Amino acid sequence: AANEPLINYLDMEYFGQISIGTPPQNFTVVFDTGSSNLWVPSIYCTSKACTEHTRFQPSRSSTYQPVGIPFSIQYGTGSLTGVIGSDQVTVEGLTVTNQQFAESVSEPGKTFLDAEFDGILGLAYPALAVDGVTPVFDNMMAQNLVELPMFSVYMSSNPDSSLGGELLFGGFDPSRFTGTLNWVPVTQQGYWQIQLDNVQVGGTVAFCKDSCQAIVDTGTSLLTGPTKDIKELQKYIGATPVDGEYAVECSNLNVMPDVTFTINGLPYTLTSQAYTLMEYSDGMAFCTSGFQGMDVAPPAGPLWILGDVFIRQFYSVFDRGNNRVGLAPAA
Ligand SMILES: CCOC(=O)N[C@@H](CC(C)C)C(=O)N[C@@H](CC(C)C)C(=O)N[C@@H](CC1CCCCC1)[C@@H](O)[C@@H](O)CC(C)C
Repeated sequence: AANEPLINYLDMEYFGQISIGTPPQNFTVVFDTGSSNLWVPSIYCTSKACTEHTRFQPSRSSTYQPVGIPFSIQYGTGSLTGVIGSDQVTVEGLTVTNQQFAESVSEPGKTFLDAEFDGILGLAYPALAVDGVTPVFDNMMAQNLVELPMFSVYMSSNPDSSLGGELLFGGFDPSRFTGTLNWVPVTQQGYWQIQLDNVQVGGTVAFCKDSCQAIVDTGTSLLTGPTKDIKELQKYIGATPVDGEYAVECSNLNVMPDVTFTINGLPYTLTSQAYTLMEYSDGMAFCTSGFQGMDVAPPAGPLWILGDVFIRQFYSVFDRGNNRVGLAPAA
């Protein structure tokens, strides 16, 4: 199994190293279970977001093959256009050959401008892949690079650990969780989509009363839900809008209610320490809510997005062999 260490940037972004081409060109990417394409900036891209990051130079790679299909992708935050190429991609010692990926030609806006990463490596199902490009993990399985058809994600909580996180290809790491993994069936093979039975605040069902759908998304910083529900939830926890964010009193953490996600009959509880983020500026602690309103349009939505706020608490195993997600309290 290949153990890819991740860097944790402010509990908002987790990223790691990959290399593309011969000789290898190194990139920092977000491993995103909410999308299915790999892209990196290309030397042809003159956007500031590209010139401020590492750019791929096809002419410098002896294993590069042009494909030339135009590419464009839209995330919840951020979008880009580019062109498809093919080369070998190495992730923590695993070398995938003939991997098609996008070389960005334009990265508008500011999502990627001041990002700590160069590109994105999508780990969702092929159904979501723009231009029908085979995703990296699908090629890893097809090329027998992984013992088991699954990968696992551990995300640390800043600043209490040296290791920011861990992405393990080909299995899971028992040292990263306590108790046993509980397996949850994937309801739709696009995102890593599962069913939520309900959402409770302080032990009382408050949202998603007759079950709803959610995705487990490493590429989403917070935990999002339909804007109507999140607006109410912010009130329940005593969060108030302060210039674009929802702030809470750090001194109230010990009286704020638990928020529990019932999944496959089991409770996944987030305490206020888990669902808030603590930022420090000039010695002052500033606490914000880790819940964010986001309406995913039908037919894909409505969806709750169990992002990094959730994954930090629950080690997540993404099992393509059995189309199921394994969850257990993170160690
Ligand atoms: C305070 C709010 O923080 C963020 O909005 N953080 C961004 C990531 C940050 C690195 C810029 C975020 O969570 N973006 C989500 C959208 C958010 C409003 C829910 C997103 O687009 N995540 C991407 C991957 C991101 C894209 C931006 C770059 C980093 C990877 C992908 O997982 C989604 O397209 C999935 C879809 C169902 C929403």
